[in-house]
Amino acid sequence: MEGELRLDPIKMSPFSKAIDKNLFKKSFDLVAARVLPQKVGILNKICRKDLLELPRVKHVYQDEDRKLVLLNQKATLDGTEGLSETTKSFIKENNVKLVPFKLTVDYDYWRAEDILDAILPPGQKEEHPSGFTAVGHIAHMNLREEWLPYKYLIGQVILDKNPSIKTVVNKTDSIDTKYRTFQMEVLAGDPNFMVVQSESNCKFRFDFSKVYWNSRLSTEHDRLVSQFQEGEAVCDVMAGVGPFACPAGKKRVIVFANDLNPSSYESLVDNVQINKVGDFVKAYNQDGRHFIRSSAEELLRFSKQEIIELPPPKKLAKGNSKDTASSSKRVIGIPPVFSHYVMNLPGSALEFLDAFNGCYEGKEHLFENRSLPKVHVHCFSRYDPPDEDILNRIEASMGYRLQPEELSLHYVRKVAPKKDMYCCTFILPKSVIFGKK
Ligand SMILES: C[S@@+](CC[C@H](N)C(=O)[O-])C[C@H]1O[C@@H](n2cnc3c(N)ncnc32)[C@H](O)[C@@H]1O
Repeated sequence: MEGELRLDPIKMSPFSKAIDKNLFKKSFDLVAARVLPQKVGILNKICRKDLLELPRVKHVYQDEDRKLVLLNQKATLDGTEGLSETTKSFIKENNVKLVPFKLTVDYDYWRAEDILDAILPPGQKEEHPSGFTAVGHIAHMNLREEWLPYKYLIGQVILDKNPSIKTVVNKTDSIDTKYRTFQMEVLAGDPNFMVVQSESNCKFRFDFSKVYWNSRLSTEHDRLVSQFQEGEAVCDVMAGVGPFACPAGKKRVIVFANDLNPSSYESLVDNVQINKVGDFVKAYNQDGRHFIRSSAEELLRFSKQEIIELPPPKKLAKGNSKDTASSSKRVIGIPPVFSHYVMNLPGSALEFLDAFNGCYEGKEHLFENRSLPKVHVHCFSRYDPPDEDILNRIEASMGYRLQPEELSLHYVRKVAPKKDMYCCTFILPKSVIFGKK
C-alpha cells in the first residue's frame, strides 16, 4: 500500500441494485510515534520523509495527553526498519515510544475509481467507467456493453461520490431522432430531468430528456457568439434551448431564435426570460427551412421599431432624477437584414441551404451599405480533408459552387472514430439570395 491504500477485489453480484457499503471497511496496521503535543512540530520537521503521507488521511491523532504521529507503512514497531537514520536518531535521543496503530477507512474514504476497480471484473480495469458528462445535477453516462450488467452499481457509485450529482442516467440509444434527443435510463438517484445549467455567463433551464443539450459545444457557442457585434441581427435557425441566442442577446445582438421541437421552444422562451434578454431575442417554433424564408420578412417589419434600453432600476434610484434616466437610456436600431445565420443541426443542416434561394429576392437595396449575410452551418464529414466533400454537398443543396477560398472550415470536435463535426462559414452569394425563389 505504498503511496496509497488499495482495495482488494470485492465480489458483488452483477445486476444487484444496491452496494453493500460494509464490504469497503478496511483496516491497516501501522506504527505511530507517541509524543508530547509540543514535540509534534519538530518531529514533523525532522522526520518528514518517514511520516505517513496518504491522500485524504490525516497523520496526527490525539491519544489522551499525547499525540500519535503515523509513520510510513514500512516502519516496524521496534523502529529498526523502514526509517531513515535521522528519524532513528530522533526517536532514540527523544525517547520516543513507537506504538501500533490501526487505521480504519470505510466506503466514504474510497474514490469512485477505487470502488469500481474492486467490484468490476478483472481484465478491463484500465477503462473503468467512472467518466460522465454533467448537465446540471444529472450525470450522463454512455456505458459500453460489457459494463451494462453492473450499470446500477456504477450509477450508485457515481451518485455517492459526486455531491453535486442527484441523478445518474445512461444513454440507451444513439441520437438520431428528429429533435436530436435520446432515450435514457435512470441508474441511480431521483428521476428528475429538469436541470439548470450554466454556460457563457447565462443560465439554461430545460428538461434533459426532451431537448438537445451538449456541454461539449460550449467552446463552439462562445466562438460564434464572439463574432457577433452589438446591433447586428442573427438568425439562429436550429436554436435549441438558446446557447447561442441568450449569450448573443446579452451582447445586445438581435437574435431571431427558432427550434422545431416544442419542448426546446418552451425552454428557449423560458431562458430568454431567465437571462433577461427579451428585448433582443425573439423565439419561434417553426421548421428551419420555412423559418429561413419567413424570418427575412419578419426582421424587415421588426426593423421599423427600435430597442430602448433603460438603465437598471438601481441606477435610476441612485441618480434620483428623470434627466439622468433619459440621458442614460440607450436607443439601439434594428437592422433590416441578418448579418449571420447559425445552423447547428450537423446531421442535415446542409440540406436546408436551398431555402436561401431567393430569400432576399427584389431586396438588393437593403444591402446597399451592408455586407451580405454570413452562414455558419454545422455538418459532419467522414473525409480527411473534408473540403471537397463539403463543397459538393453545399452545391448539391444550394445550387451554387463556392470556390474553395470562399469557404472557411472550422473543426469543432470528433463525434465518432470516422466522423468529425465542422462549422462551415461562407458569405451567401448574391445570385443565391437575390435570385428566384
Ligand atoms: C444539434 S441541436 C443544436 C441546438 C443548439 N443550437 C445547440 O447548439 O445546442 C439541433 C436542434 O435542431 C432542432 N431541429 C431539428 N430539426 C429541425 C428543423 N427541421 N427545424 C428547426 N429546428 C430543428 C432540434 O430540435 C435541436 O434542438
